[in-house]
Amino acid sequence: METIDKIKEQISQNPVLLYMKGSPKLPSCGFSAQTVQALMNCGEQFAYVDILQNPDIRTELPKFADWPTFPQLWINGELIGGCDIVLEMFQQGELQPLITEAAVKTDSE
Ligand SMILES: N[C@@H](CCC(=O)N[C@@H](CS)C(=O)NCC(=O)O)C(=O)O
Ligand code: FES
Repeated sequence: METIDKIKEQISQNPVLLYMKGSPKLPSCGFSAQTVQALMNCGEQFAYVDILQNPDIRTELPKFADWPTFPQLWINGELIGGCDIVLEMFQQGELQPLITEAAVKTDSE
């Protein structure tokens, strides 16, 4: 499958999706680690893609997303942002409701 189609499929099939370096259990970068921490604090499941294991996605996603770096958090098919934005939203109490709402949608499907 073309990389761009793979990306589109991942984004459409996973309501909460984190593109990151490493895995939630073993993040390979502090930015990814901090973002995972904020997401875990929201208490819902989330999907992830390790871009270090997927160099094609690492190359193509920044162009598609118009966002140059990782991590990237996608919720309901939309790019929310990277580490700075996710942490800021979490601290403002704005991340939790977004995540919970996305998770509720998944449960009722
Ligand atoms: N300020 C950024 C920090 C993330 C960042 O700078 N990521 C870099 C280093 S991990 C990156 O993804 N570079 C491109 C690459 O490694 O492919 C954020 O809020 O997410
Ligand atoms: S891997 Fe070096 S800053 Fe993320």
